[in-house]
Amino acid sequence: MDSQPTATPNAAMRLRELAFSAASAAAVRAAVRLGVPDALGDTPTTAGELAAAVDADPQALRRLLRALTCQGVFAEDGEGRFVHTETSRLLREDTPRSMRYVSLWTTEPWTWAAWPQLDEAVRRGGHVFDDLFGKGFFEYLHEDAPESAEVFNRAMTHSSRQSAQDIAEMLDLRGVATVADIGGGQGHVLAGLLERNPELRGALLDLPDVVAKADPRLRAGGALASRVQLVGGDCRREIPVQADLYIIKNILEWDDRSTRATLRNAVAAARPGARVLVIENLVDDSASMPFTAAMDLLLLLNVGGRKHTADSLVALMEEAGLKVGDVRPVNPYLHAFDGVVPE
Ligand SMILES: C[S@@+](CC[C@H](N)C(=O)[O-])C[C@H]1O[C@@H](n2cnc3c(N)ncnc32)[C@H](O)[C@@H]1O
Repeated sequence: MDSQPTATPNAAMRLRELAFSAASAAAVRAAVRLGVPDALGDTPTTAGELAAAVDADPQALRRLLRALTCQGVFAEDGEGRFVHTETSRLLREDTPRSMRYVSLWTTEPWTWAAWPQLDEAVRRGGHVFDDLFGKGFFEYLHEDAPESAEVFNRAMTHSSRQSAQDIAEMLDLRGVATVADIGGGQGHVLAGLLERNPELRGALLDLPDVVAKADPRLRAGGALASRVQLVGGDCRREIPVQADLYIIKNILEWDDRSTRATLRNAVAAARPGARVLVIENLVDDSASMPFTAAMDLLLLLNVGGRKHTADSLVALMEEAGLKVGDVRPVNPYLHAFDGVVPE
């Protein structure tokens, strides 16, 4: 007799849903690309009215909305009309803490090509991106997928905007005259700090294409331009910037070799006593763990990278020669690691 317990219907259904979760991701992406969250305002609206507004087939849009409402994205009011939920509202472009570009970013076309290779990435313990696309991830993004690069930059900008305020509130800038944001994207965190601290000067280092599209406040003619140095470069090769405080936020997620090189370059550039503040999502932070663990796998696929535990990040910082002090939460999903270059 078979002594194995049979799976409960709940477990089987849970697994069905898990295995089918690509459909949920695709549905969120489709709604955003069609413009449904922006087309739906505060008035309950039928699928037919929404279909007319976004130029879609009414029956097919009804089906898309059904798939989303059962996940809590949009709701139906009982009379066949749709309304926003807190979740669907976050997909609007004009929502202050909009998740529109983050949702697009995590479902970009290259992700759908890479996920089926996850078993191979786990087997080899490294990325599969170069084999799939014939070049490195960021190279591909900037040379072959400008639309994806734009989505990436906007996703980073949106999440930076959200965290910029939290960082500005948390950071103690006593004794800091210059701050350098390494891999600082379009410079939202830096702009936030400069706006808040009129005496502060700053530098933004990122890849040349990214720096060229920096926040207009930082570029020539912008309100903060006179206090900013924009540096296009590769922080794995060199960090040619002098500062009292180096911020390295959501960068040390690639392969450990790149992380080691970046930290080493920061330590080489910095004067003794300068601070190196690393800010990351942690894979052992339980509140944001399902999201960070998923991002950890995406990083394995595309750049052979990873999200860190608190211990693994501290170990890499110490190996680079930093003295690591406080590790503090910045907000519910980010932690700051305070490093100092020894005197
Ligand atoms: C995940 S984003 C983080 C951006 C920003 N620090 C933030 O937290 O919003 C990674 C950034 O690293 C930049 N980057 C990638 N490779 C780089 C390199 N070799 N040197 C400098 N920046 C790089 C990307 O252009 C991108 O802006």
